Amino acid sequence: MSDLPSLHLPPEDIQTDDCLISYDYMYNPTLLKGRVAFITGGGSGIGFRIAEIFMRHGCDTILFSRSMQRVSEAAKKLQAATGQRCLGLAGDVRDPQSLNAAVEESLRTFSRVDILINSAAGNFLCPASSLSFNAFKTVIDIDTVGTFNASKILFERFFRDHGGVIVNVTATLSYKGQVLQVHAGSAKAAIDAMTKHLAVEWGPSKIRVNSLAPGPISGTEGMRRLGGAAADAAGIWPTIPLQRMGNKTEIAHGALFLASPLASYVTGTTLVMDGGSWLTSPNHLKASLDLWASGMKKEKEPVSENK
Ligand SMILES: CC/C=C\C/C=C\C/C=C\C/C=C\C/C=C\C/C=C\C=C\C(=O)SCCNC(=O)CCNC(=O)[C@H](O)C(C)(C)COP(=O)(O)OP(=O)(O)OC[C@H]1O[C@@H](n2cnc3c(N)ncnc32)[C@H](O)[C@@H]1OP(=O)(O)O
Ligand SMILES: NC(=O)C1=CN([C@@H]2O[C@H](COP(=O)(O)OP(=O)(O)OC[C@H]3O[C@@H](n4cnc5c(N)ncnc54)[C@H](OP(=O)(O)O)[C@@H]3O)[C@@H](O)[C@H]2O)C=CC1
Repeated sequence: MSDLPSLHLPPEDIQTDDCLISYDYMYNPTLLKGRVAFITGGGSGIGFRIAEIFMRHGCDTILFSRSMQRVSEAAKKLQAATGQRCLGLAGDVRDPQSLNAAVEESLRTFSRVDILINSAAGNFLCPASSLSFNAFKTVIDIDTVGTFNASKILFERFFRDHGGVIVNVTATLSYKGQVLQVHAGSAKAAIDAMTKHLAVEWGPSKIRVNSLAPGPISGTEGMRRLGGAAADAAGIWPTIPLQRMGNKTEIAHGALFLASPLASYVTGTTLVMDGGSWLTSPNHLKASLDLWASGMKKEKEPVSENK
């Protein structure tokens, strides 16, 4: 047998919103040289790691989210670690005006935007019977409407005339009807539909549109909010085909593939990156309800390790 490393081995990652300590290139380091990416939700979690991996491949980035402090601190770390330029801009994806102003500022600074990553989202565990009308609407507004807003603004301001790539970060929640997730599952399913509609309408304008659907990813707010610790404690990971959680670097590599010329003939599809999880994971109804009843309902804003 050869002593080659396993093809299942995950790349390095760290649990916090900090840059990697070391990075082994698998793709050409100039893969995104000269490109500019606008990343909603890029100040934390999966969006942050996507920004880092893109920058390590020669891309400049714009991070867009509600907290100016979050995006400007993230931008500083990313610039220091990669030597590329990164601009933190504050706004809300639900508010087209703030997005429009951010895109204008991005174009003033970089003169182009080639890639849009829609990673901004909101989620929490809640049974449908306890979910307020406004709570359901809020998640649809951030995830689905926010994705449409950013896509349409980038289309009008740059992609229509110059082409571009959109990667929508979605989820597998709707595939089997995940409990306590009607809001986020519906929101992400609608985005997967939007991916196909926009891929068809905008393909002739040289715009590729794809979704990337992660499974459980370590070191993220999503995991903290949706029962990652309980899932860890219950030892559920061996029940999924690849028998572990994914990490943020793995998801960023999927986004890099979709955003780059490696995916030049890929549009209108969803890349599921979940270790096969949704195929085999049971729908933990009782455990999820117990978790929600034991405190998540009252906390509304669970404390994050990263804040
Ligand atoms: C054996 C195992 C046991 C159990 C576990 C079982 C299985 C788990 C296994 C693995 C799980 C691990 C991983 C899951 C895998 C995949 C995850 C898939 C998808 C992940 C999607 C994500 O999006 S993760 C992103 C997470 N990050 C965030 O959410 C950050 C941003 N969030 C926010 O800003 C807020 O939380 C927000 C979404 C509420 C929006 O904020 P804002 O606009 O300020 O809104 P508010 O005014 O605060 O609220 C609006 C209405 O919403 C109601 N609300 C708010 N929070 C809650 C809550 N926690 N519960 C219920 N309702 C809530 C609020 O009351 C408002 O409604 P009103 O009617 O009162 O007006
Ligand atoms: N974690 C996981 O295991 C999984 C995650 N996903 C998806 O991955 C993406 C990232 O999730 P994750 O890293 O866990 O979570 P994070 O909470 O770290 O990322 C969400 C980001 O969205 C920003 N955001 C939220 N609301 C708005 C808004 N209204 N306008 C602009 N920005 C906003 C937040 O910043 P701020 O508060 O400053 O606005 C935050 O940076 C999401 O799309 C999520 O649905 C999918 C499947 C699994």
